Formats: sequence, C-alpha cells, structure tokens
Amino acid sequence: MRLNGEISCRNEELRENESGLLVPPPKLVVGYALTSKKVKSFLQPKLEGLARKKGILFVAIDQNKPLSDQGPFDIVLHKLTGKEWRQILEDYWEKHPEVTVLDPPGAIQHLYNRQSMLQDVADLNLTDYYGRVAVPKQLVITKEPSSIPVAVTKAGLTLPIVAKPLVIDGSAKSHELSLAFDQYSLSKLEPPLVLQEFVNHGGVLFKVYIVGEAIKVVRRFSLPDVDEHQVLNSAGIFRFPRVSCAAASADDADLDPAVAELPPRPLLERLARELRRRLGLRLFNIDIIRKLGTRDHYYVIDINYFPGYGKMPGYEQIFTDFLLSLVQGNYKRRLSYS
Ligand SMILES: Nc1ncnc2c1ncn2[C@@H]1O[C@H](COP(=O)(O)OP(=O)(O)OP(=O)(O)O)[C@@H](O)[C@H]1O
Ligand SMILES: O=P(O)(O)O[C@H]1[C@H](O)[C@@H](O)[C@H](OP(=O)(O)O)[C@@H](OP(=O)(O)O)[C@H]1O
Ligand SMILES: [Mg+2]
Ligand SMILES: [Mg+2]
Repeated sequence: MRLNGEISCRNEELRENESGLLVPPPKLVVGYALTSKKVKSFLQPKLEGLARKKGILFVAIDQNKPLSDQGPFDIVLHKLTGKEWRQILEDYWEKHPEVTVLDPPGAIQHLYNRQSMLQDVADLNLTDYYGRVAVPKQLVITKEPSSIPVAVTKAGLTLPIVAKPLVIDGSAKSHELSLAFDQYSLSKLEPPLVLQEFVNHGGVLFKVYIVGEAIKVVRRFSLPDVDEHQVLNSAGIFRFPRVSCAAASADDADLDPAVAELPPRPLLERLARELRRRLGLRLFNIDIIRKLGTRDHYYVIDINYFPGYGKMPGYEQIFTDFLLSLVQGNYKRRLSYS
C-alpha cells in the first residue's frame, strides 16, 4: 500500500503515461464508486487535470469485481445507496483499515433519514453565538394519512407545512416535496414523512459546502415567502420537485441586502466543525435559511452527503488539497507512532 506514498514515490521509477510521456507514479490513488450522473457533475476535466498535476489519480471502481482485487487505493470515494454496497464497503474496510473511506457508510446512513439528519443540529443548541441556529418545528408521520391533521394540531405546527419523504434513497421521489396550506389537505399526504413548518426567508437560501475543514457558502433561490393572506385564502397541496437542482444561483442577483447578507463566518465555522465531529463526515453540505425580518435567526433545513461539488466555486483546488491533506495526515501520524 502506498499510504506513505510521499516518500515511496520519490524512489519509484518514472512510468509511461497514456500519451507516451514519462511521468512519476501518482502519489495518491483515489478509487471512486459514484453514479454516472455524479461522475459527470463531479469528475469534470478541470478537476481531473488539476488532480493529475498534483499526483492524484482517480480510478473507477468496477462494481462487478471484488473490491479487494482492485486498486490498491489510498482513498475510496463513494456515493451509492443500498445495503449490498454498504456491506461490500464495510467488509473491504475491515480487511484494509489503512485505506481512507470517504465517508464511513454508517455515518452517511444518518443523513438518509430526514429525522436523524437534523438531530445533531437540534442537540447542538447554538443559541447565542453570532446568532442562533435551530431546526424548524417538525413532526414525523409513519401512520395512516388520516391521523395527520390531529397529530399536527397536537404538536402545535402552524400552516403552511412542508412535507418531505422521511427516507432519502437516491430516487427522485425522495426529493419530491409538498407544501400544504390547510389542515384538511394534510390527510392527502403519503407517509412516511417529515412535516416541517414553512419558515419565510426572503426566497434565498445559503448552501454551505464542506470539504474536510474547508467551507464555502453560496446563495441559491429558494421557495418564495408565503404571507398570511395566502395561508388564509389558499387550500390544497402544492407539490414541488427538486428545488435545489432547478434553482439558479442567487450570488449575482440584485437582492435586498437584508436577505442577501451571508451568515457570519464564525457561526458557519462553528456549525461546520460541530457537525463534522458529531456526524463523523467530511463531505457534505448544509442548507440554511434566515427567518425573514430577523438578522440572526437561522434554520438548518437539510444536510446532503457528497452534494453537487461541481457547483461549488473553486472546488477543484479545494478538493484536491483536501485529498492530499488526508495522506499527509496519515503519514505524519505514522511518523509519530514510530
Ligand atoms: N422548513 C422550510 N421552510 C422554508 N422552505 C423550505 C423548508 N424546507 C424546505 N424548504 C424549501 O424546499 C427546498 C427543498 O427542501 P430540502 O432541501 O429539504 O429538500 P431536498 O430534496 O433534500 O433538497 P436537496 O436537493 O438540497 O437535497 C429548500 O431548498 C427550500 O427552498
Ligand atoms: O449541491 P446541492 O445544490 O445541494 O444539490 C445536490 C444534492 O444535494 C445532491 O444530493 C445531488 O447529488 P446526488 O444526485 O448524488 O444525490 C447533487 O447532484 P449533482 O452532483 O448531480 O449536482 C445536487 O443536486
Ligand atoms: Mg436541500
Ligand atoms: Mg437534501
């Protein structure tokens, strides 16, 4: 294995690459198991090019072959769902503890349920640190739809309410959300669900991308505010598909400064640090909104594992630096043990 590749590669001989040029062997081999959609959005030529220059080689994992017969890898990067893949990865990791698996499958699983996803934010209790960060009032529904109106009243949730499929399984359906405007319509929803109070936020959300210790925040257009008049005079369920994919960047839009102002950096740093530690993940993003009419009341509404980094400005540099830092970290740790 080449975890201490920093040293070994200096001693290894030059190899011929696909263009017939003599190049040093890669410092770092990253095996990836991603959907074809993800490969397209993440592994863009600019990322691969920069990675190659820095001695990082991305190698596709063949899911039809045993993982242990492939590689050797220094890092395994993955975003595939399903129990079978999880088992393969866990067995592989047990046999190859020297390989960095990004990220541990058990930790990722925590984000595939919209209830457990936000639990750590709620536990954090960030109430007075450059603002307060909370989770919208929410309720989990697993029983029959007819029970929803009563359950909502009991829990004291106010309308309108966002209904989100409880489990995220990689399907488009698990990202089909609805906005319910009246009590009666709630019984038309299909559990299992998380019901969340809709929080007016000026139609802009902040996507906070995390790659190890690096943080990048961007603005995105979001659902528009709903006023009291609309709530009183609207009925029914409004279904909306995959907002974040469709929504354009709001970074260059002419916005009300009170809506556009980014959350304070120290707050984001603390939130990212805490979540990284509590979730045990290094690759994720956080969707944050700021309650309309306030300067510092923030709500985390969603956390995504291995999100669309292709949309994060400067991700090529940040991601490759991060990958190298993992190996350097391992190397330093090995030296301090010897
Ligand atoms: N509680 C809320 N209050 C106001 N708007 C909300 C709330 N929850 C969700 N939204 C809006 O709905 C959108 C989609 O919600 P959410 O991010 O939870 O879904 P998702 O399917 O997990 O999205 P992603 O594609 O980011 O994974 C948000 O980007 C935001 O515009
Ligand atoms: O970066 P943001 O705006 O958060 O949105 C991402 C979603 O959160 C991810 O779940 C998508 O990745 P998957 O398609 O692998 O689930 C991801 O898909 P992408 O990698 O194809 O861009 C994005 O839609
Ligand atoms: Mg989201
Ligand atoms: Mg999400």
